[in-house]
Amino acid sequence: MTTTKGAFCEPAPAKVNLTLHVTGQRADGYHLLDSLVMFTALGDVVTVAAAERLTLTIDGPFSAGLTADNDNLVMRAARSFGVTNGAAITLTKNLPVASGIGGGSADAAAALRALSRLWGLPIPDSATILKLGADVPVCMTSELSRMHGIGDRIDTLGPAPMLDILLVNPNVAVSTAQVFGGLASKSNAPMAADMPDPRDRDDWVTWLLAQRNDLETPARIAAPTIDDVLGSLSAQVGSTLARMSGSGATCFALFKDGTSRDAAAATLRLSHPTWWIAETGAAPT
Ligand SMILES: C[C@@](CO)(OP(=O)(O)O)[C@H](O)COP(=O)(O)OP(=O)(O)OC[C@H]1O[C@@H](n2ccc(N)nc2=O)[C@H](O)[C@@H]1O
Ligand SMILES: Nc1ncnc2c1ncn2[C@@H]1O[C@H](COP(=O)(O)OP(=O)(O)O)[C@@H](O)[C@H]1O
Repeated sequence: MTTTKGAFCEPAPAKVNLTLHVTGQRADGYHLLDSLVMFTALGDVVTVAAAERLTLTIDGPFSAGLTADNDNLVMRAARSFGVTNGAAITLTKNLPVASGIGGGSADAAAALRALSRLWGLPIPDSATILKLGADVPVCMTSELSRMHGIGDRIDTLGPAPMLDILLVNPNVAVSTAQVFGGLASKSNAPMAADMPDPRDRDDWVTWLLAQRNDLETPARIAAPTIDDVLGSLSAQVGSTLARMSGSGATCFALFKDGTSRDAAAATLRLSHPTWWIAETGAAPT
């Protein structure tokens, strides 16, 4: 959070599901998850300033994909305080929309944090936060977290390790509900219980390789270009793990160092000029 003359500026870091195991389904249709989540230095930014009326302005490279109406998750987050206070909110949209890296959820979480400061009100309770979206609870923290339930049970694991990450989205939006609906099995094994110390990068990546994202198969059926993204990321020199995040279509790769990550980004920008490609690392905590 930074403060400038009464305005509060909150980062809304992108979420990466390093693993995503779907372990069951509730009677209401929501799926039970076991997911290791980290946040990146790359993200949207939410700025709030005192104003008479509640307004939202959206700028940034992905602003065209959104409308600044009452359905925007930032406005829904503002209304969830249950008051009629005013605020001039600006959302700088750097993340592709509906892309499995939780941009909307991160925006909602950042708006809650910023407006709580501006209005001097407590953050709404956990049930209210969950109603904004299953990913919003985890986005209230920027720490490495193990997420259970439908996204409502969060175990924080401390700062994420320093990783060299490449995010790639083929500019295809996939529907989260459709991808969950395409799962062949709703009841899959959870993550291995014991995780090596994430600061021991090599052991940890070896452990991650033995885990899964169960949504990858239905997402690849919905958007076959994900195969190309994963294949391209795996083929890069220095790539140690390539996987899809969330319900896609954004995929990530972990690299052995920043030099190989940056070289891979340059190669992919030449071979796939329409893809969104972003070099990043863990969010500061
Ligand atoms: C899949 C995940 C993994 O982190 O990420 P994304 O792909 O969205 O980034 C999340 O669970 C998504 O969270 P979020 O995008 O907030 O979901 P919501 O708006 O609450 O739900 C959208 C739809 O996804 C399905 N859904 C979502 C969460 C869950 N645990 N089970 C589900 O079945 C439901 O069909 C729901 O109608
Ligand atoms: N501020 C916002 N940013 C992104 N998406 C938003 C926002 N407000 C509402 N949405 C809607 O939320 C849905 C999920 O978006 P997003 O969080 O970007 O993707 P995902 O859940 O795949 O990570 C999209 O259909 C989008 O139209």
